[in-house]
Amino acid sequence: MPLATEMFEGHAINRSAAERRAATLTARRSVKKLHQAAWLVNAIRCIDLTTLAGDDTAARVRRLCAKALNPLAPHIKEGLGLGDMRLTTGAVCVYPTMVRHAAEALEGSGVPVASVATGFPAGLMPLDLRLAEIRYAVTEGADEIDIVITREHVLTGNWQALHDEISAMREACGKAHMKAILATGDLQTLRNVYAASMVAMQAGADFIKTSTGKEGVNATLPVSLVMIRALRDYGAATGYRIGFKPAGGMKAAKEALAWQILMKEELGREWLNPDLFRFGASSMLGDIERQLEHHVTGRYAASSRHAIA
Ligand SMILES: O=C[C@H](O)COP(=O)(O)O
Repeated sequence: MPLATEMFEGHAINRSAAERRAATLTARRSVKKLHQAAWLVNAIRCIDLTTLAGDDTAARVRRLCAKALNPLAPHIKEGLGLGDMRLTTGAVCVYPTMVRHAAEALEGSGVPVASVATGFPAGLMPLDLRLAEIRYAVTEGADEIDIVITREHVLTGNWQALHDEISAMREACGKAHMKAILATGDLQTLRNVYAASMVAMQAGADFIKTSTGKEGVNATLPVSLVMIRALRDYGAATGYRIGFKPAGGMKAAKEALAWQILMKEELGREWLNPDLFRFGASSMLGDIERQLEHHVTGRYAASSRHAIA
């Protein structure tokens, strides 16, 4: 849809209320025992298993894809009574030059390949090159593109420039789904986070995503709450359901629970599935696997046993 500034301008955000709501929600609600195991298994379905490092290699990407296809060791899966369940992560997320290796490794599995693009993580490249990078990643086999926005457009309130940029990226993605990374740690105010979320959705983002994992502050619950409220408001105004992807710095199974509680309380159960919710994480699956092994055996394995995730 065209830019509609009236959907966010003048929209005040109460930071202390957002912080309080995020803190109390996750402190008051808890899931235990078998329910906790089920929520952790659900978290696995929603992970974009990620490697975005300067020393990535084809071999590392292939190992990561093998893990995405078999995220739990067989004794844990069987111990949970899920021996017959087809359990995979939500996607594998890599740099554009690694897409081909991931696409080959995941071929026929139905697990999508996500690629970051548009000059990830800073986005400070000419727009035509950023759009060319999207097209390259799609040609290599990416099903989903995680774009980064120009933070300056937000910091200067240039909403039209932000809308134009994201719309052009949406078009370059073609059939691929587009996740818009807002890099919320760079946006200074929650009001900016709300406005940038709205503009990204108006410009055609299928998901809005908090962070690249490279900012000083990445996914936090209060910022996620503000983005989720924007999703809710956008949905109420247009009838469209947009997905949410918190990303960056999430390493513990209890964070997987906290974000799912937030999604369920704010948006409802239907948001607890990979079509509408993903975690962007390079190192959370290991702790989830460890907690699930404890659930099955009553013992904690050394984290080095789950090093791959
Ligand atoms: O998009 C995903 C993030 O880059 C992952 O960040 P992380 O390495 O801190 O888990």
